[in-house]
Amino acid sequence: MSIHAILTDIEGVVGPLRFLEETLAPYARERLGSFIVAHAEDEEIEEALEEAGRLMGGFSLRPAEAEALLLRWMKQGRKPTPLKIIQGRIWQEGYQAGAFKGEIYPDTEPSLGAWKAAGIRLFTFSSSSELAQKLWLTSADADAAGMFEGFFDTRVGQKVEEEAYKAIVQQIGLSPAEILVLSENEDELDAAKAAGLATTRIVREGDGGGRHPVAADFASLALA
Ligand SMILES: CSCCC(=O)C(=O)COP(=O)(O)O
Ligand SMILES: [Mg+2]
Repeated sequence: MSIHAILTDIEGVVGPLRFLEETLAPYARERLGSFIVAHAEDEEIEEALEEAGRLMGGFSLRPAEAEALLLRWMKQGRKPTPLKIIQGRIWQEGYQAGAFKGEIYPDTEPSLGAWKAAGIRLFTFSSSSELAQKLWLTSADADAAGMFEGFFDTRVGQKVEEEAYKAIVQQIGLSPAEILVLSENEDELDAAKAAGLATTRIVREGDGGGRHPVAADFASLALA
């Protein structure tokens, strides 16, 4: 069956892993505490903190407890939605202040453009919030965000869960095998494959091999 949509990961695939590790994550880590205090009356942040408390068994979190919890989740590499919502809002302030600009690989925008011109529908699926995704993609030198029809995040589920891909398939409205998932992470691709989607591992850094077809970058990806 031929591919009619691409669902791509962002960090490690569209742009470099080091942008999160070296720039975004430290920026959020240093500001979590003050951001929570300053945005206590902000509805979205209030809801995210309530959700964080629910995930911990129904606690109402004081600001210092919320900061400690979110820092712990970051350290553990966990990506619950409330953390990703709050990180996205902190990064928005950083982008707006000109503290950094999103970085995308040079082949990203031309490849997205070629796929789009060939009639392939383009979507993202990232652990980061929809806002964080758009900020990364639009603040780069190229406007890659404008290429995408939709942005999926952890509100549909975690990227290592088969159910998340089933929910995305429903929303896109194609059959699973017509959707190609691109990620650098084999566990994410395993979940996508279990839901019936086509997969390719993008190995921009590190070695190839593994359980899925591999491409070195977008430019060398051959679509059936
Ligand atoms: C796109 S904003 C920063 C990335 C991020 O927060 C993250 O959790 C990694 O996301 P991925 O695109 O690899 O799911
Ligand atoms: Mg990734």
